[in-house]
Amino acid sequence: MSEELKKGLEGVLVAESELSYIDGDAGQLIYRGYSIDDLAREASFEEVLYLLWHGHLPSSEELAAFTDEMSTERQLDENVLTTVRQLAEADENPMAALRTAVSSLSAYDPDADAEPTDREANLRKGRRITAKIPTIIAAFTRLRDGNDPVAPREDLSHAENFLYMLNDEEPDDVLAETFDMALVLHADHGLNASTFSTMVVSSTLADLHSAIPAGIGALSGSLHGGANQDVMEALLDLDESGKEPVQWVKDKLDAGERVPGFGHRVYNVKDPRARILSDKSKALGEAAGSLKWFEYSTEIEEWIGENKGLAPNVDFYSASTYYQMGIPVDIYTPIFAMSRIGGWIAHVLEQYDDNRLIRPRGRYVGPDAGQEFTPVDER
Ligand SMILES: CC(=O)SCCNC(=O)CCNC(=O)[C@H](O)C(C)(C)COP(=O)(O)OP(=O)(O)OC[C@H]1O[C@@H](n2cnc3c(N)ncnc32)[C@H](O)[C@@H]1OP(=O)(O)O
Ligand SMILES: O=C([O-])CC(=O)C(=O)O
Repeated sequence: MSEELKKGLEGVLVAESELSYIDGDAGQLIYRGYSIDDLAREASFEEVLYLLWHGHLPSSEELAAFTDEMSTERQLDENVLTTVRQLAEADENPMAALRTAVSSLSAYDPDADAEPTDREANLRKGRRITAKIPTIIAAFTRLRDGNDPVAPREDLSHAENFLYMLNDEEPDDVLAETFDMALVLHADHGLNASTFSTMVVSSTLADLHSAIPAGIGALSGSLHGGANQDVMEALLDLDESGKEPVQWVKDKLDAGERVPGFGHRVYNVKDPRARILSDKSKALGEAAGSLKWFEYSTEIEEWIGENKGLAPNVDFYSASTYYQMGIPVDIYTPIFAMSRIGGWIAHVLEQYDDNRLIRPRGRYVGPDAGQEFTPVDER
């Protein structure tokens, strides 16, 4: 047994997966052999979900059937909506609200009592959870802002329907396509911390409804998905400060802080998703007649790259993209979950198919054995 300590499990190989491959030096990401650039440009989020869960790109018939199955599952049970309403009234954090509401879905899922490893039941459960997450996020956001929830529509795509429920208005083509592409880009990314969390839970043979809230919890942290919200808050802080972007970054680093949206455990170069999203951020700025957010971002990117050797990750440019789409800043991470649910489910399915309990070990560095026990009233 190796005694080498791998803090953060860095570089440790723990599973085989057919889902996504990352070349951290070349800045390349593929899902089941397809490059993220091609998928972002050509495929819808529904096609990518099908690819991840079923192993191949769907034919038109397969896609139509899959899209129908998903879109009919968008409604929430009245009790789940009541839970969402209560969480909004309590001013719950959006990721915590999503975690709680998703956990409650099992109570109303007809397959809740199926064997945890039943693949067909898991595909049905997965479709239901994936279809309902946008409804939960949109209803929560509207309710806490004092608006009534907007019921989902079955005739819109996953991306269109979310923006429609959020704004009570059908999105134009640019917004719908940009959002769909953002969902495609975030759908899977190897054994990132939230995906690994879902794998650990499912490796105990706990069910899908137990694994997914673990993924949401892990994604919420500022070192992982929570960074997209932090990035936008940082850009807003820079704007308010009136400082030049470079000065603002220097001050932040001098204060011992990290710059959200930079650095990555796997990429040593610019994250390919950030490359695609930076183009989108620029295009939205041009359409709106102001490149302010894009220019702040590129100036920071250039300086940090040259002076710290750090490159932007996916969260850096999704932030200004979502901001220019008018999406509230504190639901950027729930939106990440809306997409990553695709990868979580796919990895849980792989885990069940070839399961071994995930259980590493820690090196004990506490007091030696043989400590003398003293009864509580003598201490
Ligand atoms: C979807 C995603 O999850 S993408 C990641 C989103 N998270 C963020 O953007 C948060 C900011 N980034 C970070 O904190 C890190 O880069 C992580 C957590 C993503 C990766 O961390 P690790 O692989 O553990 O790298 P580690 O934390 O050891 O950093 C290596 C060095 O780079 C520095 N560094 C890494 N990221 C940053 C950053 N964003 N700002 C400033 N310095 C940084 C560290 O201080 C460290 O320097 P040191 O060796 O002099 O101490
Ligand atoms: O892979 C990681 O560690 C983080 C990441 O970029 C993701 O989950 O998309």
